[in-house]
Amino acid sequence: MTTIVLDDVWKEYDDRIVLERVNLTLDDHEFLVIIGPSGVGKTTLLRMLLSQERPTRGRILIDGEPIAPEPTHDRGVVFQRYSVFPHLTVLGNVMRGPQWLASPILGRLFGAKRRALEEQAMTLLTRVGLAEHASKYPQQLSGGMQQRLALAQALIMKPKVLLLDEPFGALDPGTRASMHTLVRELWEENEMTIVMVTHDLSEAFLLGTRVIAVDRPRTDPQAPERFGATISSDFEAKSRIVRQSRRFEAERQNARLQLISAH
Ligand SMILES: Nc1ncnc2c1ncn2[C@@H]1O[C@H](COP(=O)(O)OP(=O)(O)OP(=O)(O)O)[C@@H](O)[C@H]1O
Repeated sequence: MTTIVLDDVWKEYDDRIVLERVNLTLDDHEFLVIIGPSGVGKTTLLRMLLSQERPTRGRILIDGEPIAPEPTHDRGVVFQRYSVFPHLTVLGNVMRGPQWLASPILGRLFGAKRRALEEQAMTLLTRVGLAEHASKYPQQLSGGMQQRLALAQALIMKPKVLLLDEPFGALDPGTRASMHTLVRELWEENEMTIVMVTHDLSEAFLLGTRVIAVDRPRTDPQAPERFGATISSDFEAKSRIVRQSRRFEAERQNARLQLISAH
């Protein structure tokens, strides 16, 4: 069970308000997609959920507790690029996180523990279709394969929350489509909440159980930094049965059309 609450969250850099009055309650096992214009604060929101940034006002609660002040292993992240370590093999990349967690000084496990971890990592690599590439280095992989590796690297830590920042943005359409299927399946198989940022509206509505748009409701041409962005549209989460029903599909289509015309 993982619930996330953003309670009147603001983010300011000096005099500049980037985000203001962000209120959001996320149920367990949600797939939230954040959309919005460039520079509006989507990544900043994601970085606050990762504790790479702190709200300047308001609070973020995970399972009712204030979010940890530093990044923790139960919150994984995949960026558009460069999430993997170039000097480690595919298998080494997947084993790295658990090894550092179990052995913070050496960053290495030995004997039976290492073998057990290797087995676990290979199972995950098989799941993302990279088992036969386990001994290669990331630069020997295509962009899509590197993103599958980044997913495996995040998933081995069994995150409660997986944050995805435009993870498919650099991929060609065919690879993107196969990544959509994979990430949706991985989300269904694992007990985790996903929060994803994308610029692609069709991707947002295809993958998300809930889609929010972030935008600036007020602007002051004399002082563009005076007002921040907030949640401007919110398509509520639906239970899986309702989600699969025809009625919901029709509503979703309508909502999508409204959103497209609003942007
Ligand atoms: N550390 C920082 N110091 C000052 N300003 C920052 C900092 N980090 C982000 N910003 C500003 O906050 C605003 C929001 O940035 P952010 O990257 O969150 O936007 P975004 O919606 O993810 O944009 P994009 O879609 O282009 O990736 C930007 O104007 C950016 O310049």
